[in-house]
Amino acid sequence: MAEPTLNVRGCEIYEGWLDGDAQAALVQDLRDVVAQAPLFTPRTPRGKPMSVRMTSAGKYGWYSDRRGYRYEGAHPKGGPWPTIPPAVLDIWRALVSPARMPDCCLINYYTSDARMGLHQDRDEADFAWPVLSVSLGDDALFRIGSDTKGGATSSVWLNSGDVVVMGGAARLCYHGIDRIRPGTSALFQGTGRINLTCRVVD
Ligand SMILES: O=C(O)CCC(=O)C(=O)O
Ligand SMILES: [Fe+2]
Repeated sequence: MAEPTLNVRGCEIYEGWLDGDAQAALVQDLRDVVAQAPLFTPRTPRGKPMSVRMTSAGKYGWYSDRRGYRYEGAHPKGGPWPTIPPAVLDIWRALVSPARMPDCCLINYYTSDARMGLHQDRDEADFAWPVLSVSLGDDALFRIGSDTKGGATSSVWLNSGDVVVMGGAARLCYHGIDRIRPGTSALFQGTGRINLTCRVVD
C-alpha cells in the first residue's frame, strides 16, 4: 500500500498522486460526466445557494435543498447519474480498498470566489469507509479540525493532483475550503478548481 506524504490531523494526503497526464485525462472524463449530468447550484437547508456548483457520478448523487442534505438516485433534472470514471475507481482501489467500490463520486466545481464552510461528511450509512478526495486545477486552502465543532484546526494547501483520504478517526473530522488561489494551475483554460469526493453511501 502507498504511504501518504503528509498527515494533517489524521487526514492522509498523497501529494502529487496524479501526474499531469493523468490529471488531464481525468478532466476529459469529467467533461463527459458533466455533459450527461450538468452542474447545478445546490441550496443549503436554510435556502442559501452554495458557492460551489456540483454534480455526481455513481449509483447516488449528493444533493441539498430546503429538505436537507441527502443522496438521490437521480439528477435533479431527471435520469440516472453517469457511471464513475474508471480512472477514479483506480485511485480508490489503490488508496482505499479493492473490496468495495464507492457509490457516489461527488464533483464540486469552484470558481475563483467559491468556498466551502467547515462541515462533516455524515450523510453515509457506514463511517468505516473513508472518504477519498481528489483535487484538480487551482490550489485550495483546506482546513481540517477534529470531530468536534469549534475545536482547533490546521490548514494545508491542496494542489492539482493531490489526493486526500479521510478515514479512521479522521472520517468525521470537520473540514472545508477557505479559498482557492485563482490562476495557480494551467490544467483548465482560465481559473477554477474541481474536487472529487468518493463515498460508500449505503
Ligand atoms: O473541495 C474539497 O476539497 C472538499 C469538498 C468536501 O468537503 C465535500 O464535498 O464534502
Ligand atoms: Fe466534505
